[in-house]
Amino acid sequence: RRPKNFPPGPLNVPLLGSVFHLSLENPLKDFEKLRKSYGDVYSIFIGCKPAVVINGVKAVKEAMVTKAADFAGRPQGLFVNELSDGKGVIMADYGSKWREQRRFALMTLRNFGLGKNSMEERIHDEIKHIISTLEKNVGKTMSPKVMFHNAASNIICQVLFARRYKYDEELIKLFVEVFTEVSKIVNGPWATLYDSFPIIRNLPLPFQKAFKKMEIYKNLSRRMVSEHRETRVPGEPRDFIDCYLDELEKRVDEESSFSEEELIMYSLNLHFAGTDTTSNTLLTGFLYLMNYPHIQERCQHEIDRVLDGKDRASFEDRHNMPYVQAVIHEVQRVANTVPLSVFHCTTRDTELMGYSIPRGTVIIQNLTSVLNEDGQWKFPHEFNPENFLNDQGEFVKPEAFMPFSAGPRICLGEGLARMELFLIMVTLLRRYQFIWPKDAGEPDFTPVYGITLTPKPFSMKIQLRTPQ
Ligand code: HEM
Repeated sequence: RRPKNFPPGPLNVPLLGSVFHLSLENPLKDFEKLRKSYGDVYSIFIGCKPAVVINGVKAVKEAMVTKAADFAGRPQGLFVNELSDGKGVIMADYGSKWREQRRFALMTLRNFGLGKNSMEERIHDEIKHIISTLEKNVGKTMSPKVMFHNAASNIICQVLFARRYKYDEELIKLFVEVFTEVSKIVNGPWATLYDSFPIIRNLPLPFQKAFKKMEIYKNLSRRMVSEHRETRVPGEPRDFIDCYLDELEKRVDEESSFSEEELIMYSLNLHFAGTDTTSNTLLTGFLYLMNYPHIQERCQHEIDRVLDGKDRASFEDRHNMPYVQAVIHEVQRVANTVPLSVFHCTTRDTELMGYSIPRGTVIIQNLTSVLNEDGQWKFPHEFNPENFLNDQGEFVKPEAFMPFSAGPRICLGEGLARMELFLIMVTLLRRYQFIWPKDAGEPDFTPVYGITLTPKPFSMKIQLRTPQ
């Protein structure tokens, strides 16, 4: 039963919840249909548990920003929580542990140069490896998927473990495999069934694969932490793991949320969150730029002009590249990389758009509904950088641009992700022309659903260009 004054929604079938109203494979279209029937704030049932789906910029802002503390919790007891053993930052409930861990990560990322030169240096180092892969394929066609996943994974590895892996090493293949497979299971049909019917949780069903994959990563991460313990010099951190171990030592006598098991899950959280997101956004970017060659060319002209005489791009250059900025933001808008964000939960009895929502209700933030909302964008349903340009050709960011969500739980890696997207796209577009292969047929822009959206596999033809 829906509580009194709860948001409306489709009929709830006892025990089964709303499974008949939502495609288990990809519910995004169904969410859109339900919005048309019930409005911006409606409810569904995950098994017996009511969940509220929030759509459109107005409702999302009211919840995530105006009533931030009420909506910043994370649901507990779902498939994703079990996967992370109740540890790490992503699924930590709103409270002192989450605050302490999040503050630590933001500070550490800052100390490692986020927004300053050293993070740029790390990204440029990785770009050299992307370039050497592309260089072998000049004049040919290649699938960019593995390359971008490897690059994004390596950039986070540099931050976490102060090391990168060669693109053909077994370990990097394993990392990427774990992340890409788990990201499809987490929001997939079996995870929904796991959340809806607790009785099936111990059965040998396909969701067990995700637990096995996570165990593989945890063991690797455990090994990495013990190697760091053996080789570290206290007070002289080389990377995130060392910083965390320093902090752990400082807090040894206190009751604190810092522990080695937390660290293992934390590194998994950052590695996972930073790999599949950035790489799928890059893939979407190149898929669109090949199919909109005039947009690719206009970016290249702006890049040539601004970088004239410079050996490489710096993140600061974005201020002189309004068109490139607009294109990258438009790529993020259409990529819609994390379509339903990460589920939130109410921390107290609260209200939204006139409805009453009790404490502990699962909140599904439909970012898709914001990123293509009619009335918020000049061209909500097409790929068009004009969405981010004003009449003077200056870059502007509409308030509905929320691929990283909003409020206190906003993506912790936003700064890093934006720097990666800019430096990688600018460097590659300056050096190469990316061409949709003649024999590739019509492009299919429909992504594959999961906690992240992934473009369907495609190839690109690489041609060297001379900057003009
Ligand atoms: C284009 C790339 C990225 C996109 C689109 C993206 C998007 C998101 C979204 C939508 C959320 C959920 C926010 C919420 O619950 O309201 C999130 C959370 C998070 N992201 Fe990202 N992300 C990206 C890259 C990264 C990177 C590179 C890192 C790693 C440094 C990262 C780390 C995290 C973490 C740790 C959280 C959980 C924050 C918390 O619960 O407090 N993300 N991200």
